Amino acid sequence: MATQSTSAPFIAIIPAAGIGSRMQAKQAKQYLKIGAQTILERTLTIFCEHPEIHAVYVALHPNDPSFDTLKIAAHPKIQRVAGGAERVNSVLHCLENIAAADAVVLVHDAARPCLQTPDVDRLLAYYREHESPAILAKPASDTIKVSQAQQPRVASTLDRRTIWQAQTPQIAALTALKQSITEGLAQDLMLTDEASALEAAGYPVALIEGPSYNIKITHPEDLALAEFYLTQQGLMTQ
Ligand SMILES: Nc1ccn([C@@H]2O[C@H](COP(=O)(O)OP(=O)(O)OP(=O)(O)O)[C@@H](O)[C@H]2O)c(=O)n1
Ligand SMILES: C[C@](O)(CO)[C@H](O)COP(=O)(O)O
Repeated sequence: MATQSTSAPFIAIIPAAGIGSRMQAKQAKQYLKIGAQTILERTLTIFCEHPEIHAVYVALHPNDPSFDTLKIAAHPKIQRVAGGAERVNSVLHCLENIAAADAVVLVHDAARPCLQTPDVDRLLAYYREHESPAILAKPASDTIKVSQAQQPRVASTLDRRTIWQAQTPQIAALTALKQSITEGLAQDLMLTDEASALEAAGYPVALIEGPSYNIKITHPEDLALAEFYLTQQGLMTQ
């Protein structure tokens, strides 16, 4: 299994090319404001201000109307990349644009603005020690049902002690992730996160417990929840 030197540069990839259809807003959800800042600014700030992150690649919709209006767009760590049809294509475009072959990448959804620096630090510490992929994830707290294929009727109940809800960031060597996604797409696999591709390619992926506040803003009610968590963190600048 290929590994990376721990002196390799850490690079953040922020897929932000979605249209936010489930949010039902007039603009893409990453441009909705929580307090004085947009969701995207809050997310990018975490990585731009992190002293160990060398660069921040942000995937934007080809017709993105708003990125250049954000103050953070001029930050020296930011690199813009054209997004793709699905999240996985946006991530792959970023990987293809990174010149440093020895880079270690952290992929983090633009739509998860409540992440905190210590959460990033835990992933970096894991990678430094093990030189192997890892993701933030939250152990399931509900009982998990599997439904029958065509109707909402219970087929079985899973052992929730083995169920984790994937979050981001997800960290891996650039070469391993690029190879895994390329192979996964060629096999027509459903790749909704980086770990899905890495797992399919045979890489071990560690689960590192992520915080409840690291929500993905997906539905309208998630905005108020994010505001609550950011207020708790003292980050609700107006
Ligand atoms: N073609 C795409 C689709 C999604 N994303 C990004 O991937 C992250 C997670 O995706 P999701 O929450 O599903 O965002 P959307 O695709 O925008 O939302 P929806 O599925 O409701 O349309 C978001 O930061 C989104 O901007 C992306 O970069 N490129
Ligand atoms: C990557 C992710 O946020 C992990 O939970 C998730 O898989 C993204 O899924 P979506 O279908 O793009 O919402």
